[in-house]
Amino acid sequence: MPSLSEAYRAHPVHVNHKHPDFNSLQELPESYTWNHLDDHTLIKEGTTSSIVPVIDLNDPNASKLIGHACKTWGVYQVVNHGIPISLLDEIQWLGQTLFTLPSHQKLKAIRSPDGVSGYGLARISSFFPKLMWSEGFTIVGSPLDHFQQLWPQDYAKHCDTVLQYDEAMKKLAGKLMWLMLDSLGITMEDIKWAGSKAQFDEKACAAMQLNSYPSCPDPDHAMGLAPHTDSTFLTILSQNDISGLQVQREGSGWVTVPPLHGGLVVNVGDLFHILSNGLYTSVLHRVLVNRTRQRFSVAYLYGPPSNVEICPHEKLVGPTQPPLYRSVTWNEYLGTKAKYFNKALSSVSLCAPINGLFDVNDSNKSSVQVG
Ligand SMILES: O=C(O)CCC(=O)C(=O)O
Ligand SMILES: [Fe+2]
Repeated sequence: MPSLSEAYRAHPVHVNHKHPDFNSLQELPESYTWNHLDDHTLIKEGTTSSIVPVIDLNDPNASKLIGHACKTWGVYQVVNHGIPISLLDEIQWLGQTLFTLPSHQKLKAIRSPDGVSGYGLARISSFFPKLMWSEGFTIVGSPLDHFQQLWPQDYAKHCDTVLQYDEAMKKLAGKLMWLMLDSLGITMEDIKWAGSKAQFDEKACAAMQLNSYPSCPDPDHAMGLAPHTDSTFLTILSQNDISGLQVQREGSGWVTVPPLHGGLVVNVGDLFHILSNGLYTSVLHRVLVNRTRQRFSVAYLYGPPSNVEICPHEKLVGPTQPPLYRSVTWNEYLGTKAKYFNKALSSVSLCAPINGLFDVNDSNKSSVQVG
């Protein structure tokens, strides 16, 4: 079975890693200036329709509430999720420590052109004419080699934090996935490739993405991370206390996901959108930056074993509900995403082919995007 890093490697990224020292820039360079940020669509915050649902995992109705949130928003926040706040603080601290290293030090751990792990610009950069006001560090598998470069003395304790976070997140992501499936009336027996719960937890694939959004001299014209959906089943995001993440909601526009101390944001990704036959929406999201405070986030990107075929579940299709998507593996979908980016879902749609999207089976070309 190809591992997730092999799957990413099969679809290499071509990002031009010109790494600025953000802190030294007093003005927003032209290459970072986004002239048409469509904020007029932003709805008034504070109205009930604009609040991303917050779900208590101890609530006996959690699965139902999650299902409703996935259907109406494609995103929710969870509390009482069982991850110790101290571990969330530790991973945030790790990101902060990493991104505040001097540029020359960070560049020692730069993502290689055919690699997936390491320091670099957002992988989605190649799809936009302007640069994003952010830096990232991707971890697939062990971060040991890169961490030894970054912290010749202290690497072991940072590796240990990543390992602990990975274990805790994998458990939580599995739990959330089964709650989401349960809300659709799908049980473990209905998912043939899952095996037992323990087997599935072992086989599921994941990547970790540390993000930093430095303070910005002209935030109204800068973009931290451009609009995208994640290619995952689901993504669990831990953000520090600085807001910036926004999700798009039909009829409302961009809505801020407010930081909630100890809370975690959960996004529905493209693969779950496919599996649910479009009932649960893969959420379009972006990140804005601000003038005074640096924002950090950690995204845990979670999906099935990379060679398992994902298709609309048979329980959700029938004579009146035809399957809306063809089946894809995560491996193949990464190639599709690399080619079509935000049109990747449409490109595997069975009912609404988009003009100009041909040859979707040819997934070995071009650049790729993580999430
Ligand atoms: O920083 C955030 O809030 C979002 C990050 C994100 O969307 C990603 O890493 O895919
Ligand atoms: Fe994302």
